[in-house]
Amino acid sequence: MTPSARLAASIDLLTAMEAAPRKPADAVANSFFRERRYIGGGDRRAISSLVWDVMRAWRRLGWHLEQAGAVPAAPRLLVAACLIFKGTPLKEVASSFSDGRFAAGALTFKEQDALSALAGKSLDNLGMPRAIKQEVPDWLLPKLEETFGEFLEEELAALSEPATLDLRVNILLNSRQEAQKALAREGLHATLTPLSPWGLRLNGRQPVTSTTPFKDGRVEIQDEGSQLVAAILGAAPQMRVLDYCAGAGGKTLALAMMMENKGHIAACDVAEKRLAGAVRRLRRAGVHNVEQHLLQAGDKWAKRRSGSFDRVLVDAPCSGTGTWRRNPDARLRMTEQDLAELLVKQAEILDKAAALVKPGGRLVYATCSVLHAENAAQIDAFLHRKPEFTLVSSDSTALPDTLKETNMFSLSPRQNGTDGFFAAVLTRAAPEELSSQDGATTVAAS
Ligand SMILES: C[S@@+](CC[C@H](N)C(=O)[O-])C[C@H]1O[C@@H](n2cnc3c(N)ncnc32)[C@H](O)[C@@H]1O
Repeated sequence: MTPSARLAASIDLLTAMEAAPRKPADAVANSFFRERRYIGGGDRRAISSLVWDVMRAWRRLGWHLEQAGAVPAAPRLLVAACLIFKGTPLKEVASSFSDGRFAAGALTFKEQDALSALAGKSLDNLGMPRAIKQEVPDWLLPKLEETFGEFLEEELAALSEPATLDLRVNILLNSRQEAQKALAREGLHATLTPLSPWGLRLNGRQPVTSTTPFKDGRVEIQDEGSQLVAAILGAAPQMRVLDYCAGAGGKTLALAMMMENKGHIAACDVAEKRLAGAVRRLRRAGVHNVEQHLLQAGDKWAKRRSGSFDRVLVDAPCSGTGTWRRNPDARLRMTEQDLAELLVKQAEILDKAAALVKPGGRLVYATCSVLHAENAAQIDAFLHRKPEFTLVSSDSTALPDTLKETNMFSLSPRQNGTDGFFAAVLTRAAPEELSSQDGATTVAAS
């Protein structure tokens, strides 16, 4: 492709993303390239790299263009401005916007005027409002400040860095060192993750899924933070375990490994397609003690199993604010209304899942969010609604020393090198404990 054709494709892709604001950018990009198979690998990488650069700087580019009188900033101007901030002289940028077939179309005089006002400026500007500088919606900034306080800028910067590619080694089939050697034989050099006892870490995107260890179920792609969420549940052989929001089975697989494939796991979800996505992964890992169940309205499945699970994991649907390293576009896609709806949903799910915990059993509530409202505040409200639950230290032997016996953790890329994750461990009182608590209250009150 000519440079101008690459620019034109980048602008088209950004336009497609703008037209589907609810859809994750990588999903839009996948269908965009699927419909244009003539775009080769090198061109695709160049187009994606430019588009993601624009997305990471979306609000700041828009702010500069607005100062220069270009409102609203169309994708072609955002692309041109991005190139200028990356150091390409305006003359060169203008010559890549040529007319002709498959080209981006020449810049108008008005566009050139706006772009010339950017010359010599840097992308970050002291006069920018903080939310623009941090590339987050205005409404979200106070919530992030609540979580990160004085470390806001460092935490958001770490959430903007490219993510590592973490693997969970299936220790039922091989040790971490064996998996590491097997990957090295195929040219992938992994290091041991510092926190998860099952993790290996690779730098950036690497073709893991075409390696033999992956195909044989000896390694699975899973962020180290997600591995620790599974670990904190402390599932063990012979237990009855419920993975209430199991989705495509990332944590189910880790739980099955902790249970050495012994005992029973029920993996539920409301999304049939996601549950279906787990089938092949479970087979590949040699897991055979998982029953999948699609939760539906009016379903008696949960009622019949009320109070019957030793361990219940609620890996709740959430804002995904902890995964911004992987989805830079999600920062700007989220609305206040989305968060309000999620908070209601999370509380409902937590209450339903809690009813399935055995007296004396344990419940872990987890999210890949960094927002207080979805995490500790959700737990506080739950403890008020359900006094039979209390926070308890994890009894998992798979947690690193720094997290051992904790009853709650919050992980972040800046502090832990993982995605942002939250988990809290709760236990349900046995009936005799509850009645003795009642007694104590009565005595105190009388
Ligand atoms: C964070 S994802 C789970 C990821 C999964 N545990 C994993 O490790 O791969 C949250 C899941 O909750 C599911 N979900 C949404 N509403 C639900 C509900 N009311 N009951 C149960 N699951 C629900 C979603 O379909 C989604 O798969």
